[in-house]
Amino acid sequence: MQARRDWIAGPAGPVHGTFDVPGDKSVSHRAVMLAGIAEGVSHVRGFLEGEDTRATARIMQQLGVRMETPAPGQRIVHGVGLHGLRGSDAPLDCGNAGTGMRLLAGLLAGQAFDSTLVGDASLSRRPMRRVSDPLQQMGAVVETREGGLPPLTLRGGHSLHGIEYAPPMASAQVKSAVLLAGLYAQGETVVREVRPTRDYTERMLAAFGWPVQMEPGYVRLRGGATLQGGEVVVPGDFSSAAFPLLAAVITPGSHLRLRAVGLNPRRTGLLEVLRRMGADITVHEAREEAGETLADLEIRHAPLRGIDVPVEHVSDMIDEFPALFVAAACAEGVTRVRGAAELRVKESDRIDAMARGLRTLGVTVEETPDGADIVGQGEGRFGGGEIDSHGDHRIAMSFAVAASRSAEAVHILDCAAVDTSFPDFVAQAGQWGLDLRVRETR
Ligand SMILES: O=C(O)C1=C[C@@H](OP(=O)(O)O)[C@@H](O)[C@H](O)C1
Ligand SMILES: C=C(OP(=O)(O)O)C(=O)O
Repeated sequence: MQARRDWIAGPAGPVHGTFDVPGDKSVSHRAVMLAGIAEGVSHVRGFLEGEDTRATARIMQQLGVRMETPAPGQRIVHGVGLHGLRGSDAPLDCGNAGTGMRLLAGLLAGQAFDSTLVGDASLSRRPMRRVSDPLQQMGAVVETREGGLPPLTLRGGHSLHGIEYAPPMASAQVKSAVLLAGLYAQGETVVREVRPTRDYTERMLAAFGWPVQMEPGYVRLRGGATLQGGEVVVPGDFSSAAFPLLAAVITPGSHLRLRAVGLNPRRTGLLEVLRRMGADITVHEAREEAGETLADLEIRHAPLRGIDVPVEHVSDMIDEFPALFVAAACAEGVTRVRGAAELRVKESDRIDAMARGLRTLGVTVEETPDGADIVGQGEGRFGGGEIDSHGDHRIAMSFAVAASRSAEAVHILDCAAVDTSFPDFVAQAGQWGLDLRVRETR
């Protein structure tokens, strides 16, 4: 049996110093996919060496794309062109990655060969009808397990046609799946969104030379053009930066600087919300690199107050709610989250996992179907106890940071999934000033 990795997180003092964060997961997935079907050679720098993005790189190799790793965080991708992928008899293993599976479904829907996408236990519970429905409307033949769950089989040799699609939920993964299928479709593919979501797919397509028309919440492209490989510079992942940022926000005496963090406006909802709560965060040296805004973030501890999180920020901070719940628990007054039902279908049910974990630490949390009310306890300390991360990287990292404000040790179970997005988390957390130890159990 494989060892299970738990963490023991202790109370900690202020966090200090200047740090880099890992490469952006969303951009890394897209970089190896698009470079793989581009013409010519692409150089990807800042690639996230996490399990999710490595799984995507491995799948592109399995489909016939040659890839070199001259150094960690770099990939040289020898593109095979739009129609150069080769089918694989073996299943394509996306691991824990919803992004990998849903985007690859779009990319593979219009190929001449069959593909089967599989995932781990967590991914195998996540809904795939949100991509199989629009892909079928485009003419693809997609099979799922009962209930619209993975594995996902895409039958080859069916020609696709463009559609105009309005996803029923705010989802960059659904938008991206439809757009990637649209590359292989006859005619025009249009995606209209109720709320704009991260726009990396459309921007990277344009950067690789594919004609794309975009406005916030609206993307239009036609099939049959070509992609030209080039340089991709991956920014630091704001969602990973959220954890040291949270540690500095909630721990008295902290003063931290995070370098070269990607500040795509569709990702930084947490910054707006924490500032409204009273957090002291300054953006320095904002600069454009390869079409993305990067900046250094300087964070000092300041007392927080509870707020009603504006619904329009929800999709711009969709992966940051576990961190926000911890900040809310450290605020004076109640924080209300609504309009965030998507959290229930991430790597775990993140509303339930955070509510249970915070209650273990002595915090009052009321769940609603699409959010929660978190009763903050101001500058007081949490209790200790045992918390199940449900194998969800963001739940594990949020409680590792929360423990810095506890009075006793917090045991966090099942933390190995942190390798999907932040493989060096334990070592880095020690450098920030957290007290975090690993315990392998059988
Ligand atoms: O497109 C992407 O890279 C992502 C989109 C979001 O998912 P949804 O599209 O399901 O909201 C996010 O939660 C995920 O971590 C990454
Ligand atoms: C939801 C996430 O990722 P994915 O959907 O790719 O599994 C995440 O990283 O928080």
